[in-house]
Amino acid sequence: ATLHRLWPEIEKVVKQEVAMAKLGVGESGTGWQLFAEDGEMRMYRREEEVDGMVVDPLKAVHVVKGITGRELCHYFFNPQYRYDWETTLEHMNVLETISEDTLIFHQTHKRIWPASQRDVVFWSHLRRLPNDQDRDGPDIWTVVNNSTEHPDHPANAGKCVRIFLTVCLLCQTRVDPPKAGAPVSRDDITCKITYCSVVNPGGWAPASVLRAVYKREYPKFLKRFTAYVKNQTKDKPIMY
Ligand SMILES: CCCCCc1ccc(-c2ccc(S(=O)(=O)CCO)cc2)cc1/C=C\c1ccccn1
Repeated sequence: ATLHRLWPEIEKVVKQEVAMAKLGVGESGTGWQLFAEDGEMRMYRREEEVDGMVVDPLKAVHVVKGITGRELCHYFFNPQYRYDWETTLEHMNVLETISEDTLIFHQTHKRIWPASQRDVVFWSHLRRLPNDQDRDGPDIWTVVNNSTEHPDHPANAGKCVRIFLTVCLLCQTRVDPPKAGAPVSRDDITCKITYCSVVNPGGWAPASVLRAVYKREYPKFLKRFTAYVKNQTKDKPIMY
């Protein structure tokens, strides 16, 4: 995949997004405002507008037991599972397989009244990273999704308004050593998840509608997705 036209952009965006995801939400002064909480899940947003359109960056942090970062990224990246957990998806199509860890998707999302229906074209890259905190700990895994153009789906050529997004799912796994001699079980595994997203809704949509959609949909998405992965992996060998 190093020879592909998108490779330089993918390298640049992945490095940027991973660095951003690793930054905590810091003290409350850094502009991140907590807008949803559910158990270990904390969702933060910054209120930002571009040309009068809401593009609120979102950062969610979550801690789940019993699954690894590789398993979360595997089910997030692979198209064959997406309809199982992405509730707002109407249609998904893989436009290009750049390599086994890099795909280009076209997706249409269900219309959210009163806004018009949206679609998106993005490259998606799955990457394993060394664990910089705990050298002999499990690797960090990430999936970065970033809008791109594709000749088969020019923006705003059909009924949908084209949105633009950058998404990063960053997963850091911890294994708490079991009693001497006992094998590692899923009870000994914890995964810290950071999900960052910036979505530009493309055409105009009322700020109140967009903020209501994000407030409702993002907590639902992260809870549903992590529950889906726990259910899919509970009787399978652990993938690190
Ligand atoms: C007026 C409504 C405009 C917003 C519509 C919309 C835009 C983008 C997206 C979206 C969200 C996450 C991704 S992803 O993380 O890459 C995973 C692959 O699907 C891709 C697309 C969705 C939705 C619509 C609803 C919505 C909003 C948040 C969360 C969930 N659904």
